[in-house]
Formats: sequence, structure tokens, C-alpha cells
Amino acid sequence: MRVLEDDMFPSTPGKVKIERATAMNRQLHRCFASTSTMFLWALFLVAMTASYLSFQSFVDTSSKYFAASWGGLHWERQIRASAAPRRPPGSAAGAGMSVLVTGAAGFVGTHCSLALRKRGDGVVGIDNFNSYYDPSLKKARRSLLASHGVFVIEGDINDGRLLAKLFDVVPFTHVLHLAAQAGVRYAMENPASYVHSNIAGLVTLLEACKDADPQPAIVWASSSSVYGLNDKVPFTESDRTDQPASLYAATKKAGEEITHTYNHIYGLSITGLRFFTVYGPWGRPDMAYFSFTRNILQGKPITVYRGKNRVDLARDFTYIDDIVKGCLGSLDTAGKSTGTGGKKRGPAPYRIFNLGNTSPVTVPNLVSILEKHLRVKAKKNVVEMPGNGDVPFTHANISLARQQLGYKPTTNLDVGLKKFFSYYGYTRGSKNLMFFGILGGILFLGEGREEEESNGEQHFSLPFPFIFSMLFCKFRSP
Ligand SMILES: O=C(O)[C@H]1O[C@H](OP(=O)(O)OP(=O)(O)OC[C@H]2O[C@@H](n3ccc(=O)[nH]c3=O)[C@H](O)[C@@H]2O)[C@H](O)[C@@H](O)[C@H]1O
Repeated sequence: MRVLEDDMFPSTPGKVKIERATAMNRQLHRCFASTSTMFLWALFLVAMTASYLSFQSFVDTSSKYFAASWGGLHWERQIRASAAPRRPPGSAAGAGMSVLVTGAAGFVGTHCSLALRKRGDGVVGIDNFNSYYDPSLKKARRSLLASHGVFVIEGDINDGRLLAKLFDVVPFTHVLHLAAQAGVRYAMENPASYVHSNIAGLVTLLEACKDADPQPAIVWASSSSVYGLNDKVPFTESDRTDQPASLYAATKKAGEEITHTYNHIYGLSITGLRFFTVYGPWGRPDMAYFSFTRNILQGKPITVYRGKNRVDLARDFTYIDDIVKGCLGSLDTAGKSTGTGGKKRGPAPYRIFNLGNTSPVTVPNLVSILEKHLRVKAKKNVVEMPGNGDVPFTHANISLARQQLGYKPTTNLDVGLKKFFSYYGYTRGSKNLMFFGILGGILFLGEGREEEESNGEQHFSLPFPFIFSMLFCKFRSP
């Protein structure tokens, strides 16, 4: 009260000044004291934040380092061993190639890697094991490859550092580029994944190839889908490909243009292969022959698309062994890339080939063949083809591939599907296979989970009933 009164009613003007000055000093002092405290606190906080952030970045870096599935001396040794050709000295086929196979744990990638390895070429695989379909099938394929001495790296073709490292470790003579986001209709669900793999990933790979010394020759998977709405049959390489019907097709067409650019500027040897609906053992569960089989065996209905005016859809289904021959023929005949240090030294080959079967089969006929082999009647829902990117038919003219690669498909759909079923032990006499398949599937899934929990990684050695059950009981519908 006293202080208040004095302040309000000073006894003399001088007293006011002195007292005010003292009060101000006190306030200033308090203020200064609190500012310096605040300053110290701020400094302390800044220091804490800085150390927290640097700790975080250390943790991130180290966890990246520890989580990295590649790198290190042991890893490099594995890569070199896998990449080393093993053809007998003086072999008529030459010294052998060193091939980097992208998408090696995929359907076509696995078959090609095995075929290359079997004839004595060096093969290193790379695959990102994404979950477009169940990665355990891809891991099972990787185990199969490992048992034949083919090492598959878990990595993405968008990882430029990894690719550069690979070319540092091994002077690959060839790249067989099969990694891609496949599937025509899935492009409506997940368009970004097509851009990620088929465009961005392709460019990252080409950049690594163009920088490599020596530059490898590249053989890569385009698609019959680039013919899009082209209605001139059979499809010839020089036909129009500027009317894609799906984003998948558009990204494959873009790939053809992009590879052309790298051929033109950097002298990369390029061979693009337009695959026509490839099927066979270890195939993709999202494809019609596969999902139809699974549904038929499980007594579930299948949806059969039909074109406009009730016209049946048709595909030039091509058996995997024929495709493998086409791929190896392309690798064998690919001329060399001509660039060094990112500079072109002269023109390099740029080739595109159809790899089809030349005999389209309608989808209802596909179903009849499946019914015959499975001895089960399908429950069919026939619906008009939705506007989801499908084309009414495909039909390959393979004259060019025959002439330049010696490509000659020998397996029609009936024989190919018979081989597909007998590969898994499903023949006309094997009545109980379904039972063993399901039983195997249950055991297999249980084992797989157990191993995953203890190791963080799955290793499968798969007897056929297990694979069969995996194929028909586990995978999601397209
Ligand atoms: O050659 C290619 O470039 C592509 O081949 C393959 O595509 P597609 O020819 O579409 O094969 P696939 O799905 O087996 O459908 C076959 C037929 O069954 C019809 N189909 C399909 C599903 C269904 O539920 N019902 C149906 O009638 C469907 O309408 C079609 O008529 C690859 O998946 C693709 O990645 C790409 O490589």
C-alpha cells in the first residue's frame, strides 16, 4: 500500500526521479537477469536440439547402414562368383557372358537366369521383391536360383548407388532388364507404381549402363500391349504403337522411346522384346490362366470378359520356354555398345522384336483347355469387357525374330498348359493332388512364418505339392 501511495503521490519531485530510477534499475536488472536466463535456456535448448538431431541422423545413417541388404567384402565376393562365366575353355559358344538380370525373382527373370546359368554364363540378379503379388513366391524363386549358383540381390533399380556399385564390382557384358510393374488392369489401381518401375527405374538403369565402363548391351522387356488399339493383324514391329489402351502399355511404349534416346546419344546397344502373354510354371498368379485355375479348383466362379458385339477376346499366349529362347537369342546376337565415359563412339544397334506364338486363342477356349486338364467344369460369368485397359486381341508376326534371332516357338497353348500342370505333378491320374496341395500349403505357410520370425528372412526349399498349393491357394485375385 505504501509503495503504491508514494508512487501516486510523491512528496518531492526529486524523490520521484530517484525512486523511479531505482525502480527502473531494479526492473532492468530483473529484466536483464531474466533475458540472460532466457538466453541461456535458449542456448541450452538449441544445443539439445542440435545434439538430438545429430543423434537422430546418426541413428538413421547407422540403421540404413545396418539395414542395407548390400555392400561389404563378402557381398562383393558373392557378386563376383555369381557373375563369373563357367563355360568350358575352348567352348564353341565362346567365353561366356556376364549378365545382370533385373527382375530376376520374377517369372521370366527366373527362367532366363536359370537357362543362362545352365549353359555356363555368369548371372547376377536384382529384384525388389515388391508385394504386387505374394513375395513368398519370389523368395521361393530366389531359393531355386540360389541352388543353381545364381545370387539375387534385394534392391531396387531406382537405387542408382547400388547399380553404380554393381558395375564397379563386375564389368557386366549384358543387362537383361525384366524388372517392371506388370499387369494391364492393375494400372488403374496403382498408376504411380508403373511410373516408378517402368519409367523412373528404367532411366536410372540406363544412366548406370551409360556410365559403366565397359558399357553393357541391353536386352529388355517391352510388351505386346504397345500395339494398343492397332487393328491390323498380325502385329508387325513397324505397325502403329501410338494408341496405347492402358497406362501399362503407355509406360512400355515410353520405354521404347527412352531406350532409343540412350542408344542415340550414348551408343548403348538396345534390344526391346515385345512379349505376348507369357505363361508357364512359376508364372504370375495375377494372370488369367493362373487365377482361372485357382478358382476352378476351388469351385469358385471365374469372370470371362467378352468384347463388343459379343466377340470373344483372344491372346497370342506364349509358353515360357519359347520366350527364354528368344531372350537368350537376343543376348547372343546383341551387338556391342559403343560409348565410353558417357560418350558415344559410333552407332550402336537398336532392335525391337515380337516374341509371340503366332496363334491366338480365345479366352473361352483357354477356359475349355483348363477344364480339360483339370477335369473340372468352370463356373463362368461372362461379362462385357470393362474399360480397364484390355485390348480385344493380340497376334504376333514373328518373321523378324525368326530371321535375326532364330526364334521359333514350338509350344501351343494346350501343350503348354499340360506342361504347366504336370510340372506341379497335376496329371490326369493324380486325384489327390488338391488335398496334398492344400495340406502342403498349410504346412508351408506355418513353416514360412516361423522362419521369418526367427531370422527376419524366409528360406524355402519347396517340394512340388507345396509350390502347387502356394500357387493355387494363396495368391490374391487380379
Ligand atoms: O502381352 C502382354 O504384353 C501382357 O500380357 C499379359 O496381359 P494379358 O494379355 O491381359 O494377360 P491376362 O491377364 O492373363 O489376360 C488374358 C485374357 O484373359 C482375359 N481375362 C483376364 C482376367 C479375367 O478375370 N477375365 C478375363 O477374361 C483378359 O481380358 C485377356 O483377354 C500380362 O499380364 C501383362 O503384364 C503383359 O505382359
